[in-house]
This record gives sequence, C-alpha cells and structure tokens, in this order.
Amino acid sequence: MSLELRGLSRRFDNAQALRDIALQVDGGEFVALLGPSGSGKTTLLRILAGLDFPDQGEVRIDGQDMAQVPARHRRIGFVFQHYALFRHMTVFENVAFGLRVRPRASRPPEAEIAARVRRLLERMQIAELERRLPEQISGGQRQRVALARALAIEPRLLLLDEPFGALDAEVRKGLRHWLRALHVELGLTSLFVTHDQDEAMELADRVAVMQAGRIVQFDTPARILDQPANGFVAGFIGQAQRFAGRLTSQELIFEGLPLAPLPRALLLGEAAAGAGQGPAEAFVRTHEWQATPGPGNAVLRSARAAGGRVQAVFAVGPALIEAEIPPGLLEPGETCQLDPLTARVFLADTPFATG
Ligand SMILES: Nc1ncnc2c1ncn2[C@@H]1O[C@H](COP(=O)(O)OP(=O)(O)OP(=O)(O)O)[C@@H](O)[C@H]1O
Repeated sequence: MSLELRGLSRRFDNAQALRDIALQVDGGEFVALLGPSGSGKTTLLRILAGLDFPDQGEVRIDGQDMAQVPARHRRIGFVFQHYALFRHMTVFENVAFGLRVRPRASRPPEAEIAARVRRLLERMQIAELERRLPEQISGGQRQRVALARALAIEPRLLLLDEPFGALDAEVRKGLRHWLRALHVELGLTSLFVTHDQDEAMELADRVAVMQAGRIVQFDTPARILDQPANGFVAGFIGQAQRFAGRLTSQELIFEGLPLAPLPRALLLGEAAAGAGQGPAEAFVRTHEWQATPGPGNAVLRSARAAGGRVQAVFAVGPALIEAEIPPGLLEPGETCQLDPLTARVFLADTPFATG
C-alpha cells in the first residue's frame, strides 16, 4: 500500500507538534522517522494510526482519505515502546486479541484464529511461549509478542514507535535485523520512530528527519549522510562537529580557532557550490581530519583504539576536536598540525538552521 500525507498540522495547548507535514511513502518501503525528543514523531504516528487527529491536512492510504475511517478499520498494525501487552492474558491470547474483537461478520472462526496465531508465533520464533503470561518472558520476547499481535490482523501498514527502546543494545541489534527481514518477507510497508541514528541508517530504505514538527529531509540514508539538507541534519547525523565560520568568495574561515582556512573547492554542501557569502556553520566528521606530527596548532589530549583506527581528542586553541588518526601516529602530549580535509558548510540564513 502507499501512504500520502498532505499539509498535516497538529497543535497542542502550548506546542505546535506538527507543521505542514508532507510525505509520500511507496508500497513496500521501510521508513524511519528520526529526530530529537519533542520533534513530533509520536504525534505523526498516532495520527496515522487514527489515535489522534490533525487540525489540518490529510492522510491518504492507497489514495483513500482516512479522515472518516476509525482506527480499527484502517488495517494498521502498531507496536509501541512499552509493549502494552495485556498482563492477564497469555501470549496466545494477546496475539489472538485483534482477531477476536472484530465484528462478528469479519471475525474468523476460532480454529482459523488459532492456526493463524500459531503460524505467527512460529515465525516470531516464540512458539514455545504461547501459554506464558507477559511477566514470564523476557523484554525481547515481549517485543516479539507485541509484533505478532500487530501482524495478526494482516495490516497493510505497520507502525513501530521506538519498538526496541526499552531493550539493551545486544538484543536490540539482533531484533533489528530480524525485523528488517520480516518486513521484506511479508511485503509490509512500515514506518518506525527512533531517535537512534544508527538504527535508522541501518534499517530504513528512506529516513524522514524531523525537527520541531517539520520534516526537514526525506531521503535515503546515503544521501542524508552525504548531502544533508541543512545544518540541523548535518549536525544530527554522522558524528560531525560544528564550527562557527565565515564563507568568503575564496574560502571558509574558522572563527576563533587556529585552523587553516579551507578553499571553497574543498567544501561540501549547497552553500559551497553557490555564490553566497557570510556567517556560516561548518561541520567536520571525525574521519575528515589530517594530523601531521611535528610543531603545529594541536596537542593530542587522549586517544582510544577503535576498530583499526584511533579516536583522538585534540586541543586546538580553546576547542577540543575529535578526529580519527592511524594507530601509532602520535602519543598523548605530542603536538601536530591538524587540518580539516573538507567541511559541510551552511550559510547562517539557511531555513531551519540550528540556533
Ligand atoms: N497529548 C499532548 N498534550 C500536549 N502536548 C503534547 C501532547 N502530545 C505531544 N505533545 C507535545 O507535542 C510535541 C511533539 O511531541 P511528540 O511526542 O510527537 O514528540 P517525539 O518526537 O515523539 O518525542 P520523543 O522522542 O520524546 O518521544 C512536544 O512538544 C510534546 O510536548
């Protein structure tokens, strides 16, 4: 199924949770909603599910306006962070619930419900747990039950709100890959909310980055990393450090730091390609630095080995700069010349820039 949002806005008493959201999701896509706390992710998901309503705008599923379609008729499955399984029901009953509460006309016979629940539990690799109560299984298993319950109604759209938020990192990683495989296998269209950028970048076909109620970029993970739409996205994704700067016709000057100016030809981002000049913000990732041992502008403060490289922290004038360097290059306390190889640059008047 396809999903289209047009001009969606939602205001709470003193918060504009969503501002003029437009989004088009193709059938079969796995989309992540990524953004800081309070950016509107959950509100958007609740409106899709039919649990909340926009002040303005439309939600269309396969072209049909959902305004008059109640939640239970939307054929949308959802899983929220705190699983919210029914505590007094067994795993089996939890999964069967969505089918048993259907109006009599569309309710499958009990034997078919049982067969469908068992198929799902098997697919979720938790068949042996069907008689247990939620408190008798682990967090990761509960999350699988919640997912089985969402899938039991054969949804055309699956919504997941921080589905792995309450789980530890190891379990979370395992479930992530498993969920991605399930999405493909069942031919689902899925939207999931996360504020973990690794999770979004690893799992999603496309990522909608949200900031203060707006979608500021909707793109593939690779393009969001390589071509962030503005300073907010550049700073939020990909472990970049932000610097205040000034863009002239020739180069980027780093303000207040003893860093060499970067010629425009080495800069990335729309501002670098355009003719604009003036106050700017510049983002440099940890692997985009070159350290040359010897006298220079930087002192190595600390170093930590990480996967064949070294994560280093340099003191450069009043700033601490994080950079990756090759092993064995420098010892803490030694000086070097630290130069940025590139920077993503945004003029300060870019719409929605941070600050
Ligand atoms: N029921 C409500 N009543 C009043 N304000 C609300 C309500 N729900 C959300 N808000 C406000 O709307 C804004 C968006 O909230 P939302 O929960 O959608 O953000 P989020 O991106 O999901 O955040 P988080 O990552 O912390 O879950 C916030 O400012 C929040 O305080």
